Order: sequence, then C-alpha cells, then structure tokens
Amino acid sequence: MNAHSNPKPQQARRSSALKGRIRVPGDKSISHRALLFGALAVGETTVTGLLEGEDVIATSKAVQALGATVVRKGEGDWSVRGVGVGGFLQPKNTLDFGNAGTGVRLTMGAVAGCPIRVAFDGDASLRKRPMGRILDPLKQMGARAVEEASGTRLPLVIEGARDPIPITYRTPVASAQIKSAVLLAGLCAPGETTVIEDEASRDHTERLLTHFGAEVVSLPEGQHGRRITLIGQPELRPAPIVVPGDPSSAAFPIVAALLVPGSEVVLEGVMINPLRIGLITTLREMGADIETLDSRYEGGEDIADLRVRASTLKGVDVPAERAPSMIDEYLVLAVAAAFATGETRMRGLKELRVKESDRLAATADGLKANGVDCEIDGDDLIVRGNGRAAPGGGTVATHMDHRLAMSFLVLGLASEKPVTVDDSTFIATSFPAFTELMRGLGAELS
Ligand SMILES: O=C(O)C1=C[C@@H](OP(=O)(O)O)[C@@H](O)[C@H](O)C1
Ligand SMILES: C=C(OP(=O)(O)O)C(=O)O
Repeated sequence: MNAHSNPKPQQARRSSALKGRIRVPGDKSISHRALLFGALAVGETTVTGLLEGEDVIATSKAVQALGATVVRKGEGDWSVRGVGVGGFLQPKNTLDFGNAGTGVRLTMGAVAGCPIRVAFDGDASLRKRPMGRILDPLKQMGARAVEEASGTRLPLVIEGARDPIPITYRTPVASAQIKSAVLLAGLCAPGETTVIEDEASRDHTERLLTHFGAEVVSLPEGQHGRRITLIGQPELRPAPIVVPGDPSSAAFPIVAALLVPGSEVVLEGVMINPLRIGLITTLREMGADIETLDSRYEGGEDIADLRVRASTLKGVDVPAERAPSMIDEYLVLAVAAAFATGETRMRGLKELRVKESDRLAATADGLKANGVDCEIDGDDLIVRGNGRAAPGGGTVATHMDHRLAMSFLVLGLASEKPVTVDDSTFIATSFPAFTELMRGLGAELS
C-alpha cells in the first residue's frame, strides 16, 4: 500500500545564511518503542514529545489493533494503556506499517511470544525489505511464519508461540531492529534471552525496558560488541517517557548550516546517546564547528543544545565500525563530503542497500546527477569534493525514501544551481515539519 499516491516534487535553491534556534522532532526510534512498550505495560504510560510522523502513527494504530488503548492528548502528548506482557489480542485486520521498518520488525518480535496470528504488510518500499533476519530468530523461539509473498518479504503472517523458547542469538549484522525483536519476543519466554552483537547498535530497547522495570544486563563483547541478557516474563510497570530530539533528523539542519556560508543555527534538546552520534564525530573530524551547549540528562538519555556554524570541511576516512552509530546519516554526510576538500571514503555501507531504498546506489546517483564526483567501491562510498559549492542543477529520484529527499534538498540549499527531488511526500514519515522548520531558518525551499 502507498499512502502517497501523488508524488510532490520539491526544489531547493542557494540560500543566504541560515540563522535561528529550532527544536527538531522527537526521536523516531524512541517514539516507536514508547508506544510498543507502553502497550506491554500494565496501566497507563504517558509520553511527551512523541514524533507524530507517519511511521510512528502506523505503530500507534498497530498497538491499538493488538488491544492497547492509545490517546492523543495534545501535540506530542500521548497516553498508552497497556495489556501486559503476553496480553496482546488477535487483531481483526492486517497491520499495515506503511514505510516503517522499525515499526514492523519490533512488532513482529512483540507478537512472536503471544498465541495469536497476525498479518503484516507495508508499502512498496517496505515490501522489498528483508524480513528473514527477524523471522529466523523468532522461529527459533517457537513462532511460525507463514510467508505469503516470495522469499521472506511482506506481506506475511506470524503465528506466535504458545510456549516461547528463550534463546541466545548472535545477530548476523549490527541491527537494533533484530536485537529488539528478539528481546521483545523474549519478554514472553521463561528464563534468559540473550542477544550478542559484534558491533553495538543503538540501545534504546535496553534502556527503556529497564525504565519499565525489566531486568536487562548489557555487557561488553569483544572489541566493539555487546551481550544483552533479558530475564523473561517480567511485569512491565508504566513509567513516563520524555522523547528527546532525534539526532537523525537534526542531521539535516546541521549539515545545511555547515554548508550555507555565514550560517549559525542552534538546535535545542538533541539526543547525544554515544551510539547515535557518529555523524557529529565525523563532521568534527572534517573540521565542522559544532559546539555542545548545556549537556544534560533527561528522560534516560543524554541531550544537549548544539550550536552549528558554517565551516570549511576536508575529506576524511570513515571507519566501518562507526556505521551502526550513524547508519541513517550517511546520505547527508555524502552531501557534506561533496563540499569538502579532498576525498571522503565511507566504509562498510552494505546495510544501506536494504533500507527504504538502496541508499548506496541512490545516493551515488543523486550526487552524479548534480555534478559531484563519486563512486561505489565494494561496500564503500567515495565522494571527491574540491572545496567549492557542488554544481547542482539535477533532479533526484527519491525511491519512497524520506532521507534521500531531505539530504538532496540540503544539497540544493548550498549548490550553484537548484536541486529538485522527484517526491517529497515521504519526508512526513520521520520529519513532517522539515520544510517549515528549514524555511524558518531562511532556507529557500519551494
Ligand atoms: O531500531 C531502530 O530504531 C532503528 C535501527 C536501524 O535499523 P537496523 O536495525 O536495520 O540497522 C535504523 O536504520 C532505523 O532507522 C531505526
Ligand atoms: C531506516 C530507517 O527507518 P526504518 O528502518 O524504521 O524504516 C530510517 O529512518 O532511515
């Protein structure tokens, strides 16, 4: 299914200095989890700062169909009355997750330990994405997957386990979605469910389950990994959730402010969880002037205000092990690299091929369409800038991918000629106020 049947092209043109203070929307990863974990708690969870993007709205509808009561009390203020671990009811209809990988994969995990049969579907982009990575461990835990489409793609039906089996599972790729699906299924299983990851992925599931009273132990594993163990069948207690600003959304105004000469922008309340800030680390290595102001701890996460000033950037080598901490930010990093002096090599980007689009190919295509020198070498993306504004002037195919649309609009704000994206409608999945916020800073978006 596609909620966006009418593509809406959008154009960005060279802007004068971006100035002002903004607050980016709530973190998408935490927003999905707030609704889902609230639905698994006994009693009422209040959520403030929830991202009201289409992906998260799809999750809110799914948990309602599974028996939770969800009420929107005001902008970003929501309440969820949960049914308790193992208490999900069989939904009457297919759960349609639209464009949302996180929503569908985490919900699959959450239903896998309940004795119910649930049909899952999504839009044309989500139907292309691999689900076998989630189904494999869930089957080991006793769930059955009835695959309707070819291979392990949506649409498909999961029959949850009557007696879920706790497992120890080593994830084949660093993925918070796989880790979270296994831990959520493990909530219903007796005893210990353990996930081992060779590279640490974002840890919001572990933090929030602990916040709700579950016993979760996370230990270092090898050089960069974690071993996470959950004790099953806890009673989750509702606890208020304050959703911090999304660093993945902040990435767009941050890079725009770095590239548009004379800019100075402050972003308030951005989450700076160490497992999410690979982009900021990388941009600083490139010479970016990003100042951390007023670091504080709020709602179980480190947050800060970030002051960003236009900067001269140089190319860098981005190590593969940094990928999990900036997996959604490579597109906009590639845009920044197009304005830097010298070569930027971004290593180990295999996972980008299975996101909302093949982001590796689509980013290279978009850069080339705008006169930027780049190439894909195995799983690496190489961008060569000459320290001047990118030529621009191209039209970019966005393939139902919000981050491609926003990244190339950022390119257009600083390039010589305007940049057009063929469809901006998917921006609403993660950052509905993108155009309005950017225009407020002075961005020329039409
Ligand atoms: O768990 C999450 O909230 C997410 C995990 C990442 O996906 P993977 O687990 O596939 O790396 C990321 O790309 C996605 O936007 C959000
Ligand atoms: C990959 C993303 O999201 P999801 O996997 O939830 O669709 C993203 O937001 O960039």
